[in-house]
Amino acid sequence: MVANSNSNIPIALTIAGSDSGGGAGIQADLRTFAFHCVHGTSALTCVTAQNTLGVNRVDALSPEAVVAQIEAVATDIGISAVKTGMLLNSEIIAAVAQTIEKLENLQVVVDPVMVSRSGVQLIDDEAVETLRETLIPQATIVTPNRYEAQILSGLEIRDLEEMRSAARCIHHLGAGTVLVKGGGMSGNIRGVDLWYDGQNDETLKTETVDTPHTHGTGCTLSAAIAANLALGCELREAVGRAKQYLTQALKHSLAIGQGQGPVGHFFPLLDEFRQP
Ligand SMILES: Nc1ncnc2c1ncn2[C@@H]1O[C@H](COP(=O)(O)OP(=O)(O)OP(=O)(O)O)[C@@H](O)[C@H]1O
Ligand SMILES: Cc1ncc(COP(=O)(O)O)c(N)n1
Repeated sequence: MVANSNSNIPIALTIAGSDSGGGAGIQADLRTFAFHCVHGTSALTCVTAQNTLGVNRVDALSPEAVVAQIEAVATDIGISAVKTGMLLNSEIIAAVAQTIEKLENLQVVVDPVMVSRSGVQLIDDEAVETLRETLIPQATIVTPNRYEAQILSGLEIRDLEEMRSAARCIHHLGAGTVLVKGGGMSGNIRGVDLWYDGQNDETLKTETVDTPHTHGTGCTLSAAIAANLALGCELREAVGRAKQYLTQALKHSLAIGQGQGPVGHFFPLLDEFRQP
């Protein structure tokens, strides 16, 4: 039998950390790519010992090891979209920025992972400056959460108007489009995101899902944006679709562990494979 091989499959790359608990990081990204029928490639930056209660330990890879992974993929398999997640330190960020700058026709989704929603700092202080100066200017879109947007803009964010002001400040750093995520907001703007592309701003809302199990929402959203870009969507459509996917995954989140469980990436298959 001749294999029905497919050479036209869209390909995306995630440059991120490993989450041993499987809810965020590389694990969430590759699962999200797979559920979009996008072939996922990866460059690991660090290994976290993490579960639903928090991060116990982080071990970094060398910048050279990170670059070698990106180059191995780019020079052979090819990629049309990349997302960056937890880059951990200044050296890794600078190396990633230098490497992806050389790649042509690449759409770049920067999730500036600095602080998890549970308040854990995931990147050191010097790294914030390097992110601001080297990687954000290359971003097709940058997707800070409330706390990351506060750090990047220097502004406090308590409402939609302040999300709007922060998005404008971050746009000045050189990103093409800024999406300030509202998962960390409260009341009727919890889960409302603010899009600013340098000309227009827009609030993006699906529905607020009432669940404590939100681990990995940011990783999943940025990976889904990259997947949709790899599939050929325009940026605004890619973000809209990604938000729909994320909302469904949140509605099917997993109440596992003793803390904040992860979103349920495989909701499209749940009914098919659920045990009786
Ligand atoms: N309870 C919720 N209901 C609906 N959407 C939500 C909810 N919580 C988060 N979101 C959405 O999830 C996406 C990620 O936003 P969030 O602010 O949670 O990012 P984050 O803090 O980077 O995520 P993470 O928890 O992975 O760190 C955004 O589109 C946000 O609006
Ligand atoms: C490896 C890794 N990357 C990203 C996050 C952020 O995700 P969250 O804020 O949901 O914890 C994380 N916790 N771990």
